Amino acid sequence: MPAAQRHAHDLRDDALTIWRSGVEAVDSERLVARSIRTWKNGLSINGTAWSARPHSRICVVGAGKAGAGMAAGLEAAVGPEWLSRITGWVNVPEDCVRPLQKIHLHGARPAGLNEPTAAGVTGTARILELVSELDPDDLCIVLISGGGSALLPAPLAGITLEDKQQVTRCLMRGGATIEELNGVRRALSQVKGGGLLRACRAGLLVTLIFSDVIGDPLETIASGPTINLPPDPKAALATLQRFAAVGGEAIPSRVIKALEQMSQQQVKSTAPICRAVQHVIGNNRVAVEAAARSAQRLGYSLLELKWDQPGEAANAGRLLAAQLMRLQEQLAVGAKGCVISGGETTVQLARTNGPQKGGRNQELVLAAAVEMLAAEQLQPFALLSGGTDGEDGPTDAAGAVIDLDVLQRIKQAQLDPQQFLSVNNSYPFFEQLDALIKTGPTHTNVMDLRVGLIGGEAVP
Ligand SMILES: O=C(O)C(=O)CO
Repeated sequence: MPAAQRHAHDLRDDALTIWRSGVEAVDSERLVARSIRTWKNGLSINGTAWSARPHSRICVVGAGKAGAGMAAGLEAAVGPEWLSRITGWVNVPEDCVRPLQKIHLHGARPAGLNEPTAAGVTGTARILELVSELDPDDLCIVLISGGGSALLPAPLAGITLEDKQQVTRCLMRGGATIEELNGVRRALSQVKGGGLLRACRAGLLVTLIFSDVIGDPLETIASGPTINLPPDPKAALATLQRFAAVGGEAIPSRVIKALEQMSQQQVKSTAPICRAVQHVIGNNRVAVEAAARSAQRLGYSLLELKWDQPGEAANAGRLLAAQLMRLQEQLAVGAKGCVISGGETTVQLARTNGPQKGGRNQELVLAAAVEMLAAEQLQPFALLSGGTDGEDGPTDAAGAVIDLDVLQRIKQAQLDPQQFLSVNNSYPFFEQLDALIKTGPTHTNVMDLRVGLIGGEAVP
């Protein structure tokens, strides 16, 4: 392999190493285990202490893509004496289910389908039952992570699961923000917006959270099942009507009726019975900073470091490509630089006839590929974007990566990335180039992590 090509390959490997370091820094099993301390008559969870009585029980419930790792970390940290007091049930994607000692992992939806299902409804009913059977001497630990909204469905009376699926699809297809989506979900749920907390009869409820929302707003992460917040049916209705008008989709009449009825009633806020404490133990910043340290260890100087970045996926891809090209101009000959950022972008889907497949990370890299192909002269580079949960959109890939080698293959195959971009068809594009990143479930979820590297020798 010629030296320049070998070097380009090194950058791609480095980009993957750096991305993985970021994901490992938010490993759910390790971070939960680290937050638990036990002693003879009590334990503390991220500093919140609880004293047990001889008959006290510990109930562990939750939902989210990081649920399996969080539950396993908790079991490992408490040890056999405390395990005997534990019962637990956590709703997770089907491909995360595995046997644990005391906590049941319940497959609440198929992998890659970010929608509420009947299995999710059954699991949520079980969770509500478990927490309602506790008493003031008991402790409830709630494990929450992104993806929890779809994994924890409990439709309001009068609304069906199909209604909720339709509403979710309408908002997602329209490119609703997570705040908009979860505002609607809270209004239509018995468990979200504090429903789980209000159902709980324990003396203390501690929530451990992996945040996959910009700024870590607790009421939005998994729609805040332990954050006591009265629903806002008027705002929910307005959001739904706006997106239904854009997408031309109908809102189920039962949903409209339920929201109108709620708007007319005085929504009383019900005070929870148990004391509630929340701890965010993993977020995007932790992953981005760990990735940056990894890049620096590999000899890259840092141009920019940002976390919690929102925006439109293709725009973010163009920006990252432009940053890399600017960096190439600034670097001394032979030096290597990097741009690391994180956050979550959105994709406004084009109206197309055929089935299209992709995710926001793949879309971002595809838009960057268009820019990099148009560049006059490029040093070796690698540009990677991946979801820390290992699931980019409804696909089995976490994201995609490009480098000089991939650009070369695009040219050889005479592919037009702009054409794939215009119909949001990033997955087939990268699949044929062998440029997808596939990790399977990572058992964590702190949004996305992007790594741009450039430098070394100029390519003739
Ligand atoms: O609500 C969800 O499930 C999300 O992924 C955001 O936390």
